[in-house]
Amino acid sequence: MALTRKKITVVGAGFTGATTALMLAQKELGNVVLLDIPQLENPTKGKALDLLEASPVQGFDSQITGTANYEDAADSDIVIITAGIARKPGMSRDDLVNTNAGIIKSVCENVKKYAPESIVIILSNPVDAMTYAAFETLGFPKNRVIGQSGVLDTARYCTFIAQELNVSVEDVRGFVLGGHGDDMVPLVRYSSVGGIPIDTLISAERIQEIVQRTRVGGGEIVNLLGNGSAYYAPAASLVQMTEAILKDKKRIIPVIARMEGEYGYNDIFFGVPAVLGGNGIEKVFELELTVEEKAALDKSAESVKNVISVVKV
Ligand SMILES: NC(=O)C1=CN([C@@H]2O[C@H](COP(=O)(O)OP(=O)(O)OC[C@H]3O[C@@H](n4cnc5c(N)ncnc54)[C@H](O)[C@@H]3O)[C@@H](O)[C@H]2O)C=CC1
Ligand SMILES: O=C([O-])CC(=O)C(=O)O
Repeated sequence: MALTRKKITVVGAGFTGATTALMLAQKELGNVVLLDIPQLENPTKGKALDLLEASPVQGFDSQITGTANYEDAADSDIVIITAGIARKPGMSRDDLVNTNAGIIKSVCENVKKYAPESIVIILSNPVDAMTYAAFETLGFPKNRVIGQSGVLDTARYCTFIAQELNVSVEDVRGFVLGGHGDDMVPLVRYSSVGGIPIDTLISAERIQEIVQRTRVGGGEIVNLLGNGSAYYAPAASLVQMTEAILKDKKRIIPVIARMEGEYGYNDIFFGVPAVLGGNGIEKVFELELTVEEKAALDKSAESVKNVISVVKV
């Protein structure tokens, strides 16, 4: 029996796309196709070749190719979409909606044509609305259209908790629900270090500061970088999701999923904890929430609904 490597296409060869390609290859999750617009065909080929030339040094055998032609993405197992513009200081993610919705729709027309069986992961912002737009264009079942926000937001939250307590990040557990905006909902009650609830170790006031820093974590990086947004932690997040799917790990991680009644929401894409495995989103967990937590989640859902209404028009 001939075994073949998985094929992963990354659309958008900018900061997040190129970094994701490198991390995917370093983990040998499959062969990577890096795809950008025709005007950037040569730079995209150049980036892919440069990445590939790291392989003898780092000892990975994944292939990485650059292209502007969707035929090279044919029959991909996973398509990761990072295409679009990023925000600059002073902008919100929602300011990107009109430009990026057009880009997502045109990318997804091609994905639908060339990789109809793929599982699609969307990164482009505003990501809840872009995942909605992708779902509408692709016409794929909802388990195969997934947005990335919760892995990254949770990673920021866990980083800050580990720093606060001066403990290993490996022992921090927690997650962030809701939309990928400044009213996302880090769930303190479900957060622990080494199994110990964080509210027994950190004062309520400091926890609120950590929650607030998490909510504006993307903006903190945007302000520091000055001309673009985060890409290392976003790429690592995409790779964790891809690995969970390709290895059928059935990991429980927060992802942006289509809501069909879960938490009382319908016809929106929203960050919730889910089982991620070989079939994409295999199950969504509905957690019991306090009145305050549900009110915070409702506020976030309202913001997401407003941005999605722009995409629907
Ligand atoms: N959901 C999340 O957690 C995160 C989302 N993002 C978002 O990801 C997107 C990409 O960010 P970066 O990589 O930093 O931006 P970037 O500007 O470095 O790269 C974007 C790339 O997309 C390409 N592109 C534009 N239109 C395209 C099309 N029609 N087909 C193929 N490629 C196309 C551009 O040529 C460019 O190379 C932004 O919208 C950003 O806001 C970034 C980080 C985290
Ligand atoms: O903040 C941005 O614009 C990019 C992003 O979504 C993040 O880093 O969380």
